[in-house]
Amino acid sequence: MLRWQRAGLCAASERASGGAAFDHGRSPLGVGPRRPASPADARVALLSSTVVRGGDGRYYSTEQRPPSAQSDGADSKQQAAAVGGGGGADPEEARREGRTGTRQAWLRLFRLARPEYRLLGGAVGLLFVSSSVTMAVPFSMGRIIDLVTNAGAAVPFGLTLGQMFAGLGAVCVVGALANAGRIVLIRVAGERMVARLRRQMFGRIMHQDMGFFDRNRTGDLVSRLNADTAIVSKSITNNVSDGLRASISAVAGLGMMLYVSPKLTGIMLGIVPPIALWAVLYGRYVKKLSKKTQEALGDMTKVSEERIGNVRTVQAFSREAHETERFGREAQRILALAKREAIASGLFFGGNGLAGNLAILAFLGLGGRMVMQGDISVGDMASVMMYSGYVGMSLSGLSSFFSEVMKGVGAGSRLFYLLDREPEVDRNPGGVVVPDSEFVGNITFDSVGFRYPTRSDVPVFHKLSLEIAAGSHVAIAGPSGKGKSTIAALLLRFYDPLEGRILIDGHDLRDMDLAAWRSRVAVVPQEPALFAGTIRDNLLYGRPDATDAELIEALRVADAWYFVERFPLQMETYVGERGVSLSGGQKQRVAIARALLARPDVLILDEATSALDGTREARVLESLGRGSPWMGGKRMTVITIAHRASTLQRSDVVLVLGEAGAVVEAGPYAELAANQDGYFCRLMSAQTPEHTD
Ligand SMILES: Nc1ncnc2c1ncn2[C@@H]1O[C@H](COP(=O)(O)OP(=O)(O)OP(=O)(O)O)[C@@H](O)[C@H]1O
Repeated sequence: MLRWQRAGLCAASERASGGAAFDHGRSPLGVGPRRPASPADARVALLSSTVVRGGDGRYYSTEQRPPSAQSDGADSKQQAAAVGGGGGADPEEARREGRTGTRQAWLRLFRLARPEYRLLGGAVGLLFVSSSVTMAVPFSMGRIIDLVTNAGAAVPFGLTLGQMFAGLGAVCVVGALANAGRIVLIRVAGERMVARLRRQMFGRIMHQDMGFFDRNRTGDLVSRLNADTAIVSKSITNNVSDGLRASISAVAGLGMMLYVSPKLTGIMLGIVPPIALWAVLYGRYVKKLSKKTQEALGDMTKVSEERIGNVRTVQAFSREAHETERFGREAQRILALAKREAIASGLFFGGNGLAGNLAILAFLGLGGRMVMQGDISVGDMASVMMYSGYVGMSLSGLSSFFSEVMKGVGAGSRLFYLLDREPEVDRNPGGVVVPDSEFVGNITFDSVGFRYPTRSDVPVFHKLSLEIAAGSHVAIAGPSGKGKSTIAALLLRFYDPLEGRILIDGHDLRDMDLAAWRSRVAVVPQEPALFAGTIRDNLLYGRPDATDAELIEALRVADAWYFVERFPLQMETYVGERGVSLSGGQKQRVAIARALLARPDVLILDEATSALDGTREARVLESLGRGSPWMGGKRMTVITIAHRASTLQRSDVVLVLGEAGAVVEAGPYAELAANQDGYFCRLMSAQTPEHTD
């Protein structure tokens, strides 16, 4: 029978670490020239009131109460206000978004089009040409009808009939060319606007803080980038052009009708507007139905994308039939909506045709009587009939113009909100940049308090204080969900602390130039995201100008070269989407190599060796400890977030996070493991199952 007892684990661990001494007496921060740290001098000092050093040289927590009990109500309310919202989507943000839109969207929409003023101006000019030709057609036709039905009539301007037709044909060609030119200019202007907007939007999204990404779904952001930009550009190019054309047609058509025959026009005004109004209202209803169908289609796409994307999980749980049935229900819902839409569309188009024909019949009845009474000529009647057709079409065109422009305003307000949104984490471009010659790399968390913006009622840290000496290898341990990864997120300034400060060589992280600081830090998460591309592409993401020798050296240090070398295409091997064609451990090591290529001063391994077996992990951590010649002999600060004893043992110092969001114990692994009653020992024992055979 083999029994791993709690005491046994901790005692065994101490032996494994060789009982390295931990010098608590020396200054934790060696400000000045950087020096390599050894287990003896690489050390962590705890400033927090929550952790004190006992007479026996160990560190103990003085405050075991949960943070919620420590902060009074007013304090927590203040913090909640500071992050602006409760759990889930941020209502405050959503409200701001709406307000920005309605107030300014109109003006800004047109300001967006300003860089395209030449193209748009040209398009408007061409629009006037083509509309003039179009509006002259019914009048000319009327005259031609009168000419050909009246034997004695003379051709205007002394032309022959053939010359007149040739002239009118030429005018039609000019009109067609102007129309074609207008469409090209409008489309090009629109596409240029879309490209510009998308570039700006993507840049703004890339620069947002992590709180923003916690609140917004990727799919929604992508849809803003793709769909909203297109809607906005369309609403101020195509729609404005169509709207302008419809307005010109309506006004000019009505004017011509009145000019040709005021009496017949009066009669037509009693027939056309009511029909146009009916068509507009019913058309809106049909459109609403079609929108519902589109939305249902979008839902179905989401479901299918997610399920097909996670087909391994679906098959592993034998849920294929269930998922098919669920998808079938979505498809059925779309079918029901589509049926309603089909009936409504049928009625709409049938009704429209009938109304149009009845209107023509009524017009012919009334107009024919006027012709017979000699009030108007046949040509005038034909002209008025054609103009009234144009006016009717223009009225319904104008109605859809307004709804399309309003759609553009809605999409625009969402875009403008994004374009205007300042990240909550200020990147501080003119901030402190510590030159390489002066950079040491001591890290201090000074009474840091933190809650995630989307979960402002749940404190993660309360007065967290710790120091990490430059060049040391520090491990962070603690129960799951107690904030180990959050330390990495704060160090990268994905979020800012709500209380306290994070100092780098004595400079508040918030005062430092963020890009310059981030260039000194590299993080490898547990499930590193590789981009679809080759191993080389992924490595070069760490440093685009790296030579082949440097890539191979980085792979060697990360213990990855031995398997990359064996791939037939070596570094040209395609890793698949998110690196699916590599094993978990291979992915982790390629990601470590990518991080190393950035030559960071601080390397954070967030469970980044969890998929490696013990031997491989030991190799990676050892070679990281040795450093690498091409890194200029630089010794990085390595912060390892880990659960496994084997990983923790390889650090100089282990920081143990407790239940209350603060460090409760710290010291070399051997020392912590030797304290059978300590928090660390209890934690490690709880993680290790007792095996009985
Ligand atoms: N983006 C986020 N938004 C809101 N809450 C978060 C977010 N990320 C983490 N949390 C919460 O913050 C707390 C700390 O999470 P963190 O990932 O730092 O824990 P951890 O100690 O690294 O856990 P594990 O060992 O399981 O990886 C957890 O309660 C978690 O639910």
